[in-house]
Amino acid sequence: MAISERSRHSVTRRNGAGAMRQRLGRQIVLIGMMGAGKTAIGTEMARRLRVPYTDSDAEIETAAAMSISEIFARDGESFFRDRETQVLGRILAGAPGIVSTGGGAWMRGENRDLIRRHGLSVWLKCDLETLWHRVRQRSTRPLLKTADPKGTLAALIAQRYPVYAEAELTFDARPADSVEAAATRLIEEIRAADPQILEPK
Ligand SMILES: Nc1ncnc2c1ncn2[C@@H]1O[C@H](COP(=O)(O)OP(=O)(O)O)[C@@H](O)[C@H]1O
Ligand SMILES: O=C(O)C1=C[C@@H](OP(=O)(O)O)[C@@H](O)[C@H](O)C1
Ligand SMILES: [Mg+2]
Repeated sequence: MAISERSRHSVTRRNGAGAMRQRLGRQIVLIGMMGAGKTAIGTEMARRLRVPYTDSDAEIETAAAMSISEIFARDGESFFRDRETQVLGRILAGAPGIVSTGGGAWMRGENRDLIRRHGLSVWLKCDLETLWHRVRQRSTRPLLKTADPKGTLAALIAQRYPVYAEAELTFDARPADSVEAAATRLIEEIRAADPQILEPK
């Protein structure tokens, strides 16, 4: 997605009408694989709860004035990962809101420590076939530009799931749900896990 399209998306969603405005006791940080719905569900939750929404990928793109694919191609993955840690530190130190991370963010210990310090980590757990169905048509994920992208996705799952499992809350991202249904269920599960996290403002 182009930078301008992404920022416009988050700006329009940020001010959308929804249920009663909520105050968040801490950040709600969505983690998980590419295509799990961190961006889509996070945007919808923030719109509903009327709380701030930030996507670390969109912040990196805005700061660099380049797309994620362009950053990977020009500066490489390790450069991107350092920017990701910087941006997460800045976002998490700000007002509590919903934060969607990129799929690799939780894999760095420093990022996990930051997230744990500031927020509730939520793993959107999703199966390979669903993820593949969602990401196969998109060219926006540089890690999947391989000879066998589905195999790459499967290998990333094998490597990452044991680490994602360290999240405070695991959400079963069911393929049959719509984004709206998933957001409703996730808000309920977050309230159940931490009754103090959401309060009417
Ligand atoms: N139940 C669902 N949960 C999440 N995403 C869904 C769902 N159904 C369809 N989608 C679509 O799948 C895609 C998920 O991609 P995205 O939100 O960018 O994931 P991520 O940020 O985790 O990589 C979006 O295009 C979204 O509209
Ligand atoms: O899984 C990953 O390592 C990545 C996921 C992407 O974000 P999404 O998970 O939102 O697609 C983006 O940060 C980058 O392409 C790397
Ligand atoms: Mg995303």
